[in-house]
Amino acid sequence: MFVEYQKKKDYGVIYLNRPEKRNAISKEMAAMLGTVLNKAKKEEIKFLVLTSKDNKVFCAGGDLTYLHGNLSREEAYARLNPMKEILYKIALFPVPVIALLNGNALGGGCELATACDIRIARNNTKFGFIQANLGILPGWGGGTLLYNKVSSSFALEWLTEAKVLDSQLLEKKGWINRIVKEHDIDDMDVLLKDYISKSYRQMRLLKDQHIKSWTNRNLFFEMTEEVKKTAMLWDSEEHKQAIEKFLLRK
Ligand SMILES: CCC(=O)SCCNC(=O)CCNC(=O)[C@H](O)C(C)(C)COP(=O)(O)OP(=O)(O)OC[C@H]1O[C@@H](n2cnc3c(N)ncnc32)[C@H](O)[C@@H]1OP(=O)(O)O
Repeated sequence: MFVEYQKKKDYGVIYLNRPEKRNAISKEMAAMLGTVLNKAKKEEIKFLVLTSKDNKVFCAGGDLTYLHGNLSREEAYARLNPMKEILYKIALFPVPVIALLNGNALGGGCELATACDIRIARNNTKFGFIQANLGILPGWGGGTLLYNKVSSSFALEWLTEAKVLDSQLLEKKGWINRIVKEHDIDDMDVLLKDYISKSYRQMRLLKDQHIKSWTNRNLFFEMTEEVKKTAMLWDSEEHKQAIEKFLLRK
């Protein structure tokens, strides 16, 4: 299974499990994420963790064999939009969602991490909103969400420069909440003890308050606009060449 869900005593864990493709999100994985999020929502969990099954890459973004460069704008919209729905579900999930970033993330992988409420990263990891280098922009609503998580000027800088940044810098910028040593990241019960010690009701109320704190009141509309705008850039020569370069690199 490319996406697995495990219910622990107090919390749920979603694992991305497609290491051979660096957890690139395929059509099937997007559907599986929807299924496990619906399942987790029905359970009495204090929080939800999103992580990768192995400690190499958290997520290499959208699967570029599915989200290839030869799609029409309409096709691109239809293929991007399901992950926007997933990111929106995560953002509005009734208890806090913690991204346990045990590996690097690029493109949509950073969008997915941004949809979570808290990001805990393994030491020496790197993250890149690199979409602008591929002739597009974030297309799952993650660009919109980024503006809720870091300062507006840093969000614009990161999205525009499209650089891969290290976790230390991103902690200073507020995108990463905590950095942990490699050997500490696997023991979730210890790592997340301050969340486990709170009650289910406390965690629901805290998440509810967090959602109400967002300045962006029209989140769903703006995330959908983001998908539309990125789909409009899909057929640019720059984008086609960037994707072809990756797919034909070997
Ligand atoms: C929503 C829009 C977006 O997400 S745009 C951003 C898309 N993502 C990217 O551009 C990242 C592309 N991937 C990479 O740069 C590298 O694979 C990274 C993640 C740095 C890992 O490098 P490395 O550890 O050397 O592995 P590799 O390149 O040999 O890849 C291993 C196998 O995984 C695959 N893979 C990787 N990323 C994707 C992807 N995004 N979509 C589809 N497949 C991907 C590679 O093709 C490779 O597969 P294979 O072994 O050649 O069959």
